[in-house]
Amino acid sequence: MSSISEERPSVPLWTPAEPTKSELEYADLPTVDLSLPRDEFLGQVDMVKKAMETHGFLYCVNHPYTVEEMSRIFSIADVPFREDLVPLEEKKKYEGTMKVSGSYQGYKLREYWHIDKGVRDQVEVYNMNRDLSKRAHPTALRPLLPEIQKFTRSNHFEVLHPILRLLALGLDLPENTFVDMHGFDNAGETYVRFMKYFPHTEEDEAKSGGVWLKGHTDFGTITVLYSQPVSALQILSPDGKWRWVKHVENALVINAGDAMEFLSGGIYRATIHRVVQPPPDQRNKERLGVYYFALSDDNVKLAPVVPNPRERRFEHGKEPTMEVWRKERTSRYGQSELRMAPGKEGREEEEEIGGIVVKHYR
Ligand SMILES: O=C(O)CCC(=O)C(=O)O
Ligand SMILES: [Fe+2]
Repeated sequence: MSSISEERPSVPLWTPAEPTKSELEYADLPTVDLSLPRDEFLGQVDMVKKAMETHGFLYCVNHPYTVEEMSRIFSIADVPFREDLVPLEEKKKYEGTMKVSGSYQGYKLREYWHIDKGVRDQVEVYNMNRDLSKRAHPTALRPLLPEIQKFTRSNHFEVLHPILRLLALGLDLPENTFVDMHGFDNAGETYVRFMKYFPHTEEDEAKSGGVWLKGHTDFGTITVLYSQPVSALQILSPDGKWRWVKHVENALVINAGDAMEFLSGGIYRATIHRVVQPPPDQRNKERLGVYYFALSDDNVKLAPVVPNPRERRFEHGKEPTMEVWRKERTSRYGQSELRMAPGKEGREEEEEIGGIVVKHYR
């Protein structure tokens, strides 16, 4: 007789697409091994520092979830997007209130964001605060919450915190400097995010130049992305060229966001990245993503923690807290009127938030 704890609610199996066979120009990113013994793990500090100073992106391998466990997580991630499990009417009940609350919990339904020339996004997002009890979830997701909560904790303690230790040591700071700003039980809005991209029409692809999500920086500290086979993510390299991020089986892609750039005094870069139409052999495939979007605790002031900041983005003493920054960024994203960046007509747009110019790229 099997015990109750072994029984897991059944969910339809998500079958990922085959990796692309197209020859793409990939970014050359270093890899951190999360499973090394402490001394060897900490020996990766210089590599991480260099990656975050240049690309702002890296891979992590040997995270706690096996390929089979990740297959289960991706199947769970598909649940909130399946019409047969959560009908549109129910999705609307759980829609986020980004514009008014500045909080990103709940659904972002398709066509909420403006991309370019009237083209709107075709991506559905379901965001959950790391404390899943903060908001009610659609009926089909409820039996799966214990598994999602476990996944959240694993991301926080076994991926985010180890990376934050390397980042602090890379700045010659005590190793828990950033860990202490990311308490699991403190007030804050770190998210587990599921995202499903649907193909655009030919007409929209032509108008937007194949861009699905405009070039942007993430507004939090660290973003963890579970690598999946549909190629579409590109990063803007220091030489000004867009390069693809290659899918690596069961690896994580990690990048720094605005808040980490501010805290590190500009030493770690919030790298610009975008999502574009996949290569021809993967067109018309749905692209399902799983992410952990980390933000520091709400009360953290986004002021440099290093004695000699490379750049200071806010006037000394006028730095916003994480809460203020995330709310402003969330309520405006994909909704606000952007102006063309002077001298960069057609390629860069910008807006000003708290005296800081936030850029959006075509
Ligand atoms: O889907 C991806 O690969 C990246 C998504 C992303 O950049 C974002 O949601 O901020
Ligand atoms: Fe992003």
